[in-house]
This record gives sequence, C-alpha cells and structure tokens, in this order.
Amino acid sequence: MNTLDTRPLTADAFRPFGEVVETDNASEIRLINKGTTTRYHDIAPVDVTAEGGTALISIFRGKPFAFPVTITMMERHPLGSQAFVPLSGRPYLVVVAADEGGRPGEPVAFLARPDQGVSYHRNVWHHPLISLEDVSDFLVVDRGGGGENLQEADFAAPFEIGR
Ligand SMILES: NC(=O)N[C@@H](O)C(=O)O
Ligand code: NI
Repeated sequence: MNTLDTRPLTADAFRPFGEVVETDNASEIRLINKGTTTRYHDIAPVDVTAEGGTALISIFRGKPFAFPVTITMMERHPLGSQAFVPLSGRPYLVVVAADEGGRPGEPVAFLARPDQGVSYHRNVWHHPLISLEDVSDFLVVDRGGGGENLQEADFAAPFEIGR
C-alpha cells in the first residue's frame, strides 16, 4: 500500500495548488468601520467567470473520515477555483496533486488547522472534502453555471494516510 504522511498546511507549501485562507496570508490589513473591524484583505482570488460562471456561497456538511484515510481518486474543476473555510473548529485533511499529463501525480496530504481555509486554483487536482473527528461544516465559495466543471481520476493503486 502506498502511504502518505501528512504535513502542516502552510501558505508557502500550498502555493503551487492555491492559497491558504488565514489572516497571516492577507495581501493587506486594513482597519475599517471606525477602527472596530480589521479587514484581512484579498487573501485569495475567486476565479469562477469562465464560460459565464458565477460565484456561489454554499455550506458543505462533511461526515468525518476515520484514520487510516484511503485515497483512491482525485478531482479537479477546469472552470473555476474552489475555496473551503472550516466553520466547526476542527482540523481537516487537504490532499492535492500536481498534474502529470492530464492525470494526478503523487498526492500531497496537508493537515489543516481549524483556523485555516484553502482555495484550490482552477484545474488543481484535489480530493473531495475530508472532514475529521466529527461532522463539520465548511463555507464553500466556488463556481455555478454550465459547462463541464468536474473531472475525476482514479489512482491505479490507493494511497493510505495513517495519521
Ligand atoms: N462535488 C463538490 O461540490 N465537492 C467537491 O468539489 C469537493 O472538492 O469537495
Ligand atoms: Ni472540489
């Protein structure tokens, strides 16, 4: 069995795949609303307008995966980015892969903290939501509209994430 180790989610390590949605990763910090609010500005672009797409805000309620987590497939969205921001205060797994000739290469597994979201760039291979510990809600910003915005690929052999 191919095994994957998890690594901490950092903006630098995740940069080839997208952005980490966290206050430390803001392009600019602005004090607004007469100083009562801090705006962590422009953390990640929302890339959803290809082929007439529009931005959607949804909530995904994920059932928890138990370790070892088995990764048998990946998916990507050729027409839009997709962002997940945890709402339930629990960690979760983020599994991504580089593209190799139109298929996902070896996956990379990150353990995301409860205060970290992710935004996958358009057409980046990723595993569907992997919640941990308990049922968890995520705010999701992604593309609505026509066109083929989901491509899936199975691995020849599964990968296993121990913990
Ligand atoms: N299908 C769906 O909207 N969810 C996936 O894209 C995912 O990344 O979880
Ligand atoms: Ni997705």
